[in-house]
Amino acid sequence: MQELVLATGNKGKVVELEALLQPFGWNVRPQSAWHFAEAEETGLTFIENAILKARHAAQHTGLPALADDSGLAVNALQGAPGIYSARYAGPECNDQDNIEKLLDTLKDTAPEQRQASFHCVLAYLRHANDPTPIICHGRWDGMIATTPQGEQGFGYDPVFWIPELNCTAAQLSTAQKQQLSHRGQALRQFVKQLQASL
Ligand SMILES: O=P(O)(O)OP(=O)(O)OP(=O)(O)OC[C@H]1O[C@@H](n2cnc3c(O)ncnc32)[C@H](O)[C@@H]1O
Ligand SMILES: [Mg+2]
Repeated sequence: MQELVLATGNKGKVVELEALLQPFGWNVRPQSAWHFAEAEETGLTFIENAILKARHAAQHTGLPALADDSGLAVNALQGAPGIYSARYAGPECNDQDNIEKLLDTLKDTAPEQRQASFHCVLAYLRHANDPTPIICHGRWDGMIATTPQGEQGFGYDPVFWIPELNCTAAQLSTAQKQQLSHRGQALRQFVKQLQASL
């Protein structure tokens, strides 16, 4: 059976990635099953950070590792918070603090100027020194709402407005979000590439 460590400390990502990988019958284990410190995200791109996180987990577990580096890019903010999405409101901040900072930063931005996109880069390393990682990038376009709505998902989902559905990402079920999301898209590409490389 294909064994895989999920190189993330984010419980929301673990729920989504496990659901997406479930049909493939792999033995997927979150890195919290081990007790090593999280990787430092010192890269300047999603790709660099995803590779750093996957390599770190592969080194500590001896298993193939799949990492997800993701975030929100707001057009009116030249792509911020981008790779800093998790720490936008400071190093110890939570999702609520990040949302408040984002809404405050955009308080004078007109509704039609609030375009944004979620990005997810997945990096899969077969082992810590794998020179040919599989890298996949998914993108999901939407708008930033003026007030949070919905209880599902995590992170910026309550303010990520999907114009086609007239709701936020936090008003979708996990299954609905997977159909559309940056993470769902990246994971479907990953599964195809992994199967082609076996
Ligand atoms: O680094 P790991 O351990 O994986 O966990 P993290 O939460 O720090 O993850 P990132 O460094 O990749 O930062 C991504 C942030 O972007 C946001 N984000 C990513 N995907 C999202 C999604 O599907 N819905 C809402 N917010 C998301 C959310 O705030 C995340 O904390
Ligand atoms: Mg992180």
